[in-house]
Amino acid sequence: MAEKFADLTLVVGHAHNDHNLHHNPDMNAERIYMDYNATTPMEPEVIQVISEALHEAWGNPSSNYITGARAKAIINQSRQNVARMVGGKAEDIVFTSGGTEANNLVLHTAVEHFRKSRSAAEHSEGRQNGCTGLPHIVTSNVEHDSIRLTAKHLEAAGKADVTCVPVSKVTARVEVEDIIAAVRPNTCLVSVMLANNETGVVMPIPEICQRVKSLNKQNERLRILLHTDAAQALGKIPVDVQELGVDYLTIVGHKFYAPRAGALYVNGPGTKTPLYPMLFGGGQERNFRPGTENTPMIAGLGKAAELVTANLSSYQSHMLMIKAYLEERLQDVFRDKIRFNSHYPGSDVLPNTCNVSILGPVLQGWRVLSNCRRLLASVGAACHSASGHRPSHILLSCGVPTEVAANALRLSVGRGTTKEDVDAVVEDLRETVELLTKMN
Ligand SMILES: Cc1ncc(COP(=O)(O)O)c(C=O)c1O
Repeated sequence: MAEKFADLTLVVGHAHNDHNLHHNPDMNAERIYMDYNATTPMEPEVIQVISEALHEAWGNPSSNYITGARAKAIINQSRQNVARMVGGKAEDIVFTSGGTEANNLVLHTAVEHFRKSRSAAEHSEGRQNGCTGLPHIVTSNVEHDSIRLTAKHLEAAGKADVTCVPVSKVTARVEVEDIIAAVRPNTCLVSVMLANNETGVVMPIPEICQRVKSLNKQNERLRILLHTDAAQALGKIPVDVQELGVDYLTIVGHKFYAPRAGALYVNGPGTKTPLYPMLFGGGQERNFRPGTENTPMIAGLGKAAELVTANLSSYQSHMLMIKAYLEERLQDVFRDKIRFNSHYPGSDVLPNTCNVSILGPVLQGWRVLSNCRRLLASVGAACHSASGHRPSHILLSCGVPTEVAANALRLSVGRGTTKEDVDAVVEDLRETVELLTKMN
């Protein structure tokens, strides 16, 4: 799906100037987008539904007359669609602005719940056992910043202790035994992402949940809540909250061809599973997330969820086929000069994610990308694009050597990526690598 990104060309052009270009990419070349882990365009049906909602469902969903009722009905339908996509019930879905908010909500809830539900005796017992008495969060060292920095913030504010369990340098997964070993008497939450945004590696969430639940059963004082951030997994692999066994699951629309809207799945919010609001206001979303609902974006989220439920296996097999072709072509062209940072023995990887380094002293990821004529991709998480040219801490955590990590390109394909796109991107990379190597 080669596209002309008129505005993007300009923006990307500015970014190139910052990098002291060796070679000026052809601004008129058709760009090929391979950064679907950063964000996705909206499906035409999604845009259509949003547009209809903008025209017809502009009423306040809380109003007791027809325009309000129309908006409310759209929100209810979306709630059902989103719930169906993850195998949950409509009443278990709380709409949010996106993934960052959903992740924040979970961490703050776990800490507040621990504080509120423990008796004074339990608090002092917690301290006597060699703990600080603070709630303790277990997470991994490859989480998105909306988990990592929220945990860090809670720790710096003296509200929680945090353990970031390192992923295995062999499998790039966080191993179940390491999570269990990190659990303490005060642990209130285990939060591990379902799939990593840079390597695409799928984490063993069902196994983690099973083991933590049996710890909860063995010790009645423990009530460890279980969360997974499914931002990168939805629309790419099957996601079912029952099979995963989680209490909370983060849903991010703009990664599955929906608009910038999100949701949190909570298994029985406020009844079976605690949920404390971070915002206070007019009672919307049963007070868990007040504020007048963004009906058109929620409508778009619901439509995109419906498409995922109906078409996941065809999306998945298309992306798998395209990724296999991309990896094969890259291997053919670059031979022993290539290393895949998304291949780990025994680990499953998202069907669309290919993280690759082309080896050579002048082939750093940022340099290669800024000299490509057509390829639009990134070296890692989009939110880290301002962090200079340092190699990705996620790849380093997965055991990728520094000089290889420095050359990493994250190529993430989408539902509409074609073999012709792949051929064009591989040719673009071949020319760019040849040019950079010659100029050195
Ligand atoms: C794994 C992961 N979690 C959370 C988020 C944040 O979602 P949002 O952009 O909706 O705040 C992202 C987005 O980049 C992500 O990749």
